[in-house]
This record gives sequence, structure tokens and C-alpha cells, in this order.
Amino acid sequence: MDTRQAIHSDHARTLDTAGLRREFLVEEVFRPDALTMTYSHIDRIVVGGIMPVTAPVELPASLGKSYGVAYFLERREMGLINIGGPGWAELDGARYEIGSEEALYIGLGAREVRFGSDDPARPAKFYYNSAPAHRQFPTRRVTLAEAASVTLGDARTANRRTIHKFFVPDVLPTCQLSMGMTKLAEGSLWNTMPCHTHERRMEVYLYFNLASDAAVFHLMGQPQETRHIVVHNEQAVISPSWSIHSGVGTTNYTFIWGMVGENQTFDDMDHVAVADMR
Ligand SMILES: O=C(O)C(=O)C[C@H](O)C(=O)CO
Ligand SMILES: [Zn+2]
Repeated sequence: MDTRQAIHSDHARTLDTAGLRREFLVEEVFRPDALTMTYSHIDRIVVGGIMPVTAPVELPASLGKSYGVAYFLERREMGLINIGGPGWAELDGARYEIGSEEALYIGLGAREVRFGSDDPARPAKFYYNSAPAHRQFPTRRVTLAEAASVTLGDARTANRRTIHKFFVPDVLPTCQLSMGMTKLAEGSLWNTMPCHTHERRMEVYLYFNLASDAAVFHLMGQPQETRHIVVHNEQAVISPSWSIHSGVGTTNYTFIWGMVGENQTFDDMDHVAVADMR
């Protein structure tokens, strides 16, 4: 488990490339036959990947000790989106089939949790976010068709994209976790530009569907103190509440966004005009 401390914007602005990558980048999200876990002190979000290939992968019982509880999801909810081949989750004996680009919300209290792939040649890749939860909501699979989707942007500004909102109040109740997936159209390179911050929530982006010779230049920092992080396929970036979070790719790509904090109001954003950025 990789633990990341919270970081003040005054400290972040002093960091060089290596420092920014150490604090904000999650370089390895998926490892074959393993569960990866990055625990941020920012709103206590946990992010990682689960990639069962030759055998099922379980949430280890030892996680309880790391979080001071009997088991990981005793006081937490978890959301995952499958960016690999078809697979399944088994929660206290109940099985959920999860196809490609399908999501599963796991309510507080699931104790025996394990994951598998239907075909080891096309392993499932479950990208997950987990947040502290105050009550149990029903576990539920959400398909792409069931997500709340909207297409934004324009080819003229190279930011044509479709936002699929899987875990938002319009789709299903969660305690604080919001998650979704944004797909950039062919020929579009910019996401979330003009950009924004939101003091009320932190956010994590996972970038994927990038070729090995492609990259996303992820923009972060306060609007007048911007920095960038070069992100490659299937890497994630932690975005504190004070930071913009936008990106421009060398090709189009897809990213998953996850938010936790005060509210689940997707449009509760502090917009930043391009002219005001430095
Ligand atoms: O394409 C976009 O714009 C997004 O997906 C925005 C993110 O969902 C976000 O930053 C929400 O706060
Ligand atoms: Zn945002």
C-alpha cells in the first residue's frame, strides 16, 4: 500500500518534476494477478487496480489492520469500472458479472470480496476508488447504457468528448463517491479545458486507451501557478481541491474520474477562464 500525504499548494509549487510525480502520480495501477492500492490522506480516498489473470484476486483480510477496522469495507464504499475484458466480482458469495466498460458500486459492509476474469487471454482490469462511508447503499452494477451521458466540446477546440456518469445521484445513491468515464472523440486532444477547481471535492483521474508511444500532458496546480505531469497509459493523477485538472494528449484517449468530498454535485465547479491562467 502506497500512502500519499496531503500537500499544501505552497509546498507543491516548490517541487521539481520528480517531486510532482512522487506526490501526485500513480505510475503502476495494474499489475497481473494483483491488487494495487494508493491511500491518499486527501479526503481518505483509496485508488488502485485489480487485474486477475491466472487466478481470482481478493481483498486481503490483512487490509483491515492497515485501516484500523475488521475488514476493508467495514466503513467504506467502493466503486470500480472495468477497462479490460469481461470479469466478475464475488461479494460474500453473491456474484456480479462485469463486462468491459461496465461499473460496479459496492456498498459498505461487503466482507469477503474477490474478483476474476472470464478469459485469462483478455483479463479484466478493474479500476477502483474507495471512500469512507456513513451508511450502506445497495451494491449495483451499472452498464454504459444506464450511465447518465452527455457530449460536450467541439472539434474546433479539439475537446469533443462524451462524459458517462456511472456513480452520480441521478443514477444511484452512494455516500460520497462520484465516478465516471470521459471518452475523447477521434481528433480531439483536450479534456476539461476551459478548466476548473472545486474546493468542495478532490478528484483522481486515470488516463487510458493510450498507445505506448502516446502521452497526456496533465495540467495541475493553482490556476495562476500551473504545472504539468507527463502521464502514460493506465496511470492516475491525484488532484487536491486547490488544483486544476485538465489534460492534452498526443492522441485522443479516455479517462476515468472519481471524486469524494462535501457533495456529489457534478456542476459545482469553480471555472477558470483560459485568459486568467498562468
Ligand atoms: O471531460 C470533462 O470535462 C470531465 O470529465 C470533467 C471531470 O468529470 C471533472 O473534472 C468533474 O469535476
Ligand atoms: Zn473536476
